[in-house]
Amino acid sequence: MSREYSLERTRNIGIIAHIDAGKTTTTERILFYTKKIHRMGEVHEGAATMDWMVQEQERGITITAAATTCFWLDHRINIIDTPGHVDFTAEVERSLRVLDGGIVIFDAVAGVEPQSETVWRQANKYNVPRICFVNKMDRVGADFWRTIQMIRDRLGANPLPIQLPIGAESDFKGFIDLIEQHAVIFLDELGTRPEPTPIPAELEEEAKRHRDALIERVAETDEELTLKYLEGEEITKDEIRAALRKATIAGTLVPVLCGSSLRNKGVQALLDAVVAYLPSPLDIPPPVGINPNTGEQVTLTVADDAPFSALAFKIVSDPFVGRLAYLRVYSGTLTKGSAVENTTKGKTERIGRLLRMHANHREDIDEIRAGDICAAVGLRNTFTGDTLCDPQHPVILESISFPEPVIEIAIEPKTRGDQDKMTIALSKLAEEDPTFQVRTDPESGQTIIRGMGELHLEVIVDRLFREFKVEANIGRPQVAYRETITREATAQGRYVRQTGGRGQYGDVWIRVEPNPGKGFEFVNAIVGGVIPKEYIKPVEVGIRETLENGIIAGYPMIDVKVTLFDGSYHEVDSSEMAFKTAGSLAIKEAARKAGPILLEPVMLVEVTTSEEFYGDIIGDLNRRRGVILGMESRGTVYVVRAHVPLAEMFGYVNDLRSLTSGRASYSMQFDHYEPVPRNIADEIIAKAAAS
Ligand SMILES: Nc1nc2c(ncn2[C@@H]2O[C@H](COP(=O)(O)OP(=O)(O)OP(=O)(O)O)[C@@H](O)[C@H]2O)c(=O)[nH]1
Repeated sequence: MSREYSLERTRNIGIIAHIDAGKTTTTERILFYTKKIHRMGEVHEGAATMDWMVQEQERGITITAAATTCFWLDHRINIIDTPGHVDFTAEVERSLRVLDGGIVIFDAVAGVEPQSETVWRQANKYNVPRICFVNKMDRVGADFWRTIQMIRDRLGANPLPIQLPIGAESDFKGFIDLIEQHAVIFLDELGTRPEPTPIPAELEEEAKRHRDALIERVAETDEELTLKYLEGEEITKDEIRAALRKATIAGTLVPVLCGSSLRNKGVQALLDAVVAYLPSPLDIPPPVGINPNTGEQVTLTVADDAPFSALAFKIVSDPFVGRLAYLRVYSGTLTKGSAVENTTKGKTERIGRLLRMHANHREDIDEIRAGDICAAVGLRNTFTGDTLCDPQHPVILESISFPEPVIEIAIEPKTRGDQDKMTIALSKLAEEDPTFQVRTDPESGQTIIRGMGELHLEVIVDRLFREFKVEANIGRPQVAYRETITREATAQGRYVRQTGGRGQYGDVWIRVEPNPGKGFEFVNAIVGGVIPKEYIKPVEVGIRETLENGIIAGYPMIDVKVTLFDGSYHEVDSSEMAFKTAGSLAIKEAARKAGPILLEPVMLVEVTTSEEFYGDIIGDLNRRRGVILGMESRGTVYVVRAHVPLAEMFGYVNDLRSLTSGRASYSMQFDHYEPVPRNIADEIIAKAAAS
């Protein structure tokens, strides 16, 4: 079977944006114009096709990434939906990892918002080529040029407008295509694509100025064009497009378009730009993996007849088909019914069905080829970030990294039956979402769930109630603190029980040191066999488990380097168990001596307000132990940016509302960890000791 769309004609893209910038609306319009759906679902009516989960419809936000296929100008475009809310960073990370290119949507009034900055930085990390869409040009206060300036200043990018808006706010009519040199004016609200018209006379001069600038900046990126430009030769449209495509893929230029998705303006041109400027799977550097048997680097060949390899980027338990694993195929061809190797887990998996996902239906397919995206049914041991490949050509691709959760709540099932249901449900949910963690408090036996923010946990609890029918009492959200140490210390851990029969004997000496930003590290420095080899691992396990449960207040202790340097054993009485316990005793003692402290998550908070509330908001943030980073005016509103400990931000929605009579809004995201001030830390530790 030959392929329906060549690799050159394939695009794997994501639409990334700050919450409410219009991602869902734009996706809806794209699906409409590409003829996949026939009725436009408006977000505010809760009918949007991509937002299929009940919670998403109720909250009007997009939570789960759904991969959707559509067609434009004889190209296959796979769209991976990514959420705009930072509480769902895992979704963004996993999507960026498998995308080839992205559309970044901005609200023309708000411009670059903090979450756009986060996502932009994430996209930089994965070298994702981007085009920008300045949406909501019809809104009061819309400003195309201010948004472009913010893209330059805030994101450090090199934005290049390829369109010029005609009018703004309620007068927004369309745009001038600076490359084609024509105007596109949208006459009616829901029409088909309007025919281009000549550039209006009053805009001719401005259009010429911007076109000249565009040609100069595009020419600069290409040696041949630079020469032509300097010699005053004409540069053709095709040459501009080809050079701009190269520069976009290299990330040196970012084409910027404008429009209003809600008013059906500019979305077709955006699709044209996806095809013209965003890369095909062949345009990006071929993925590199490691052969798990030899440790050698393997560079994949992006072709149908190469050995098969794919990355699982999302696991969903679907009520109808069961466990779905979304796959990005990098090389080779995968057929339904075949056996593949999960090299990350070292297990063989059989592919049941292969599904191509559309916004509102799924299509069974027989095979999936290099560069494409699909969902597979029947994989039992595959999780987000795992590599699947041809068993004859083993390879492990780089996995996906996820941030640590910052917030937690206790959850108590009402009955024994609920307890059983809850255990199953939570493990399923944790399987779908790598930033969601479940643990049992070793002292109280309580179940604690951890996530990225209040909204994240709310959505999970909601699913627990509705989908899994668990009845439970939910505690108040609490900060997920961390513990760490501040200096070096050594300690002995001795576990000896020798009364009658076979005893227990484990004895270790360890040194601990702060290991900032590098997590847990274990070094075995035992020489001369003072501890036999088989007991080393149990020591490490004992230490690791004890750190997980915390030393001073029950929070995980992070960034500790442990060196095992001495100890002793007993010919008869030593056991793995005894050494594990000795390790645990040693780390408790060593960590206590090493100046242990509590760390708290500090958030980046951005409050948008009008001038009159400015002073009150700053005063209030100061009282919350906030550090004001800056203030600026954006159009008619003022924006205050501050670092504030998460512990001081609970209930901020309501406090801000009463402070400003509902005339301010804010966004918040995790920024970094900082030591908790002494007096507050003492309280937390005392409370933990009492519980
Ligand atoms: N005026 C105006 N409003 C728009 C436009 N596009 C979207 N909106 C509105 O903006 C709001 C947010 O749009 P969404 O499409 O849900 O935004 P989103 O980025 O998908 O938001 P999340 O799904 O929550 O991440 C909705 O009320 C839309 O109707 C536009 O071009 N102009």
